[in-house]
Amino acid sequence: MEFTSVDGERHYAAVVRAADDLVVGLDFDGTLAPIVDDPESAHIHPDAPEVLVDLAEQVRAVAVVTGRPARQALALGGLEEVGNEVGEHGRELFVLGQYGNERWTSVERRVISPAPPRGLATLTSELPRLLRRADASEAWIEEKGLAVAVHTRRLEDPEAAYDRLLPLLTDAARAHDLDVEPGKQVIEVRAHGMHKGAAVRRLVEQLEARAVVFGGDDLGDVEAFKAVEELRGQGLPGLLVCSASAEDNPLADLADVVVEGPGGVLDLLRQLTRDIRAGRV
Ligand SMILES: O=P(O)(O)OC[C@H]1O[C@H](O[C@H]2O[C@H](CO)[C@@H](O)[C@H](O)[C@H]2O)[C@H](O)[C@@H](O)[C@@H]1O
Repeated sequence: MEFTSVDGERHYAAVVRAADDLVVGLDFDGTLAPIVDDPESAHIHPDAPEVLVDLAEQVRAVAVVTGRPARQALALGGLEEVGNEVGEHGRELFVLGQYGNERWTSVERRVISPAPPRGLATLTSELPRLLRRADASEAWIEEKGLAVAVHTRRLEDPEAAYDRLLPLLTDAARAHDLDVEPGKQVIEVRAHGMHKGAAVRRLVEQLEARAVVFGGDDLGDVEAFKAVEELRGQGLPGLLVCSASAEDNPLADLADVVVEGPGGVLDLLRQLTRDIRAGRV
């Protein structure tokens, strides 16, 4: 494993030693599932279920922390089945959907979700007009219940359409007292307040965890990275993993280790599991 931060190796060794109290948070798209053109056809890497189950057996908890609605992540990831196996080992799997606004656990077995933010329905109804103004009528609109996302990936010039849409969607979000969350060829509009950093902090507090690993690939994961850095500042061991691709890698400079996409993330998690086991012998 090649570490990209000065203290990466030390951080890795510290989370291995703290395994019994370790929470591992992982983003879904781009980290556990390869990026594909059609968001509805994104599936978890075929090796991921087994890797997650093996890892969960060695740590306090594993959490998938995603911008996806929790139910969708459960379906695309086969995560109910993963949760069943994790439960057989006396551990718990968490799925924190919509940037932490939704929560499912393999013990509770139901999605807890707040009401959609005010203004979202009106903004969604305005989208066709906004898309036409940006000459991006063919952009795909993903209605997520608590948020709405506009995808440019399948347009002829995705980057140019993205650049035209971003200011329009930012203004529309502001007019409805909502936030814009930019991502890989997607612009999402959602409620204020919750983000992956808050979700990670809350989980660490609830589980009284004493160490944390977070792996992600996109801008929506930056807040989770910041949370891990803050927790490290308070003395908790932490490790930051960037899942890199040929697209933008906004986390590369912040990470302790950069790996190649979901395959690389799973190799790292396998290594982590082996090192924790070896440390117990
Ligand atoms: O937090 P994540 O698990 O990374 O979810 C973030 C968004 O991911 C999805 O979009 C991204 O993946 C698609 C499938 O690979 C890809 O086509 C798209 O370009 C990416 O932005 C998802 O559709 C969004 O709802 C998530 O918020």
